[in-house]
Amino acid sequence: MNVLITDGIDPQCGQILTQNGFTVTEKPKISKDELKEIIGNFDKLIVRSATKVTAEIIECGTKLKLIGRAGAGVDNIDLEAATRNGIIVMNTPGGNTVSAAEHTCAMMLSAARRIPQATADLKQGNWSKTKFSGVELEGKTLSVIGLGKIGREVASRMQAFGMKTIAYDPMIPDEYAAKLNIELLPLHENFMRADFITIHSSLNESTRNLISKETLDLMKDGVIIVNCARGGIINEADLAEAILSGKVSAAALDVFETEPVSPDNPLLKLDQVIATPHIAASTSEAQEKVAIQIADQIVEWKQTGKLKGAVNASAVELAQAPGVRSYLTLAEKLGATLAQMAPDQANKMTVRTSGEFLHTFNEVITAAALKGFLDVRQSKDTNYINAFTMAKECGISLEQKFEKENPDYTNLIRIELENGTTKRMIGGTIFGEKEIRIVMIDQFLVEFKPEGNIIIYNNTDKPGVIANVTQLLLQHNLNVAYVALSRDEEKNMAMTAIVVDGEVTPVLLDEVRNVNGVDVANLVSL
Ligand SMILES: NC(=O)c1ccc[n+]([C@@H]2O[C@H](COP(=O)([O-])OP(=O)(O)OC[C@H]3O[C@@H](n4cnc5c(N)ncnc54)[C@H](O)[C@@H]3O)[C@@H](O)[C@H]2O)c1
Ligand SMILES: O=C(O)[C@H](O)COP(=O)(O)O
Repeated sequence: MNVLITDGIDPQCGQILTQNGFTVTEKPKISKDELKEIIGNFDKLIVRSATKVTAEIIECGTKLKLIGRAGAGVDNIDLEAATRNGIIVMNTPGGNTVSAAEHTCAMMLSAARRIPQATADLKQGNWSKTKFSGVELEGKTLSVIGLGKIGREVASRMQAFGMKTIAYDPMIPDEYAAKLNIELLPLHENFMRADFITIHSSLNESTRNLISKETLDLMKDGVIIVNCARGGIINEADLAEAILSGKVSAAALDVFETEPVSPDNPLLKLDQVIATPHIAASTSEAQEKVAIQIADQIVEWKQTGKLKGAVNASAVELAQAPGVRSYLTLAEKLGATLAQMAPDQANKMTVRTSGEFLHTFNEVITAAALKGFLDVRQSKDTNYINAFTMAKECGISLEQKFEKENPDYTNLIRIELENGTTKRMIGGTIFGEKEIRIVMIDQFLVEFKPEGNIIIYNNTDKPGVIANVTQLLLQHNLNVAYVALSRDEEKNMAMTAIVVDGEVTPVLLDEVRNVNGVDVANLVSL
């Protein structure tokens, strides 16, 4: 319930959180060192883009459960470190879209008509009517790189100026773009055909240095480039060179590789460059919206468990769907059972789900199976956010398989674990709404509730084994609560799961292992 808010976030964020029982500390201009020192006291951190939430800060945030971004870009947050530590990262999609789009349009118009330069010149007492001749937008081709929320808003506004809009976005289907009157083209064609280029993608490995000497060379002479997305997408040294050579006639930049940008940055020395200090989202409307949105999302998460705006927790979001809870408990129990039965040094887990209902939930079921498994096998806290990273760190590769239907069960989850030489499998289902049952172990069909202390053993199928095992239980004064028996089709091997009331000591387990005919015996405690 302890929230730290850094950066200049609208006060309504803190007010909403306080009204809902959170203890809020606001430190708008916190230094890296102070943040490192105090972050350990907070379980939630809310930032804009100024605070760099590095892996080092995250490691110091030992109580952190959530990092909220009042805005869109999360590139100032080390997502990998947050995910590894099981911390939810959430942003506020859409909250500042209109402001960022309007700023982009303003920058494009300003660059085309050289408005900032003309203003500065006029204020110096000049009246230079011929010096500030510009270009029209009408009839020109605008390329939108990244046709997400902001890209689309910019395109529709610039269409009103009579611009032809083309775009590149690997995630957007042609038909969708066509409905917006935008032609999707390969990246190089965008560069070759555009008179204006505006960047609206996120900063990721595919977009870092997207505008560089190589791509600038493809562009039309005199192209105008606008970047209100992220620094780092444009290689600044290459852009400066292209401006000096005349290839690029103007650039309008709101974002920079390093922020705050150094006054010595060569781009700021060029008359053809107009620039703003990362203010595309700085309107009262956008700042109110993102502040209220992030606070509401956190309150809703606390009050109802519903997660909105999370960027690294799709499994957590899926876990809230109606009807899935029992399957997650089942998957966790299957994972925990397997962890106590399967060989050490397991290096591969296969999660198979069957049945229409489970199809959508493959990912979260796998996360649950991993959580169950890892909670037994290692000491670090595992949750649905970090389960995949933890598995990777433990050297476990994952395979997820889905089959539409199973002849015997409407919905079935099976988990296999192997270490190269040995493979073990366990399967379970839900009867009715929430009756959890284990229904198969390796080649044996069984049926028992995964609860309490269970001795599970394989033996050669011959008389006397079960009698000898129950005799041992009697000697240890242990009551049998339930027995599930099964044998393979060839009648060679049998499998027994005995649920007992009370503790099973290592001595008893060893004695079971020594019973004539018993092959493998494990104690599973759930
Ligand atoms: N300057 C500011 O103040 C300000 C304000 C808001 C957002 N932003 C930035 O603007 C950008 C867009 O924000 P949004 O809210 O529209 O996000 P969004 O997620 O809605 O859109 C981003 C789009 O980029 C696309 N994309 C990803 N990789 C790509 C690639 N290699 N090439 C082309 N497109 C690619 C995605 O498919 C997506 O459609 C982000 O970088 C965000 O951080 C800046
Ligand atoms: O990604 C964003 O939302 C923008 O870059 C805005 O950043 P800011 O909140 O630091 O203005």
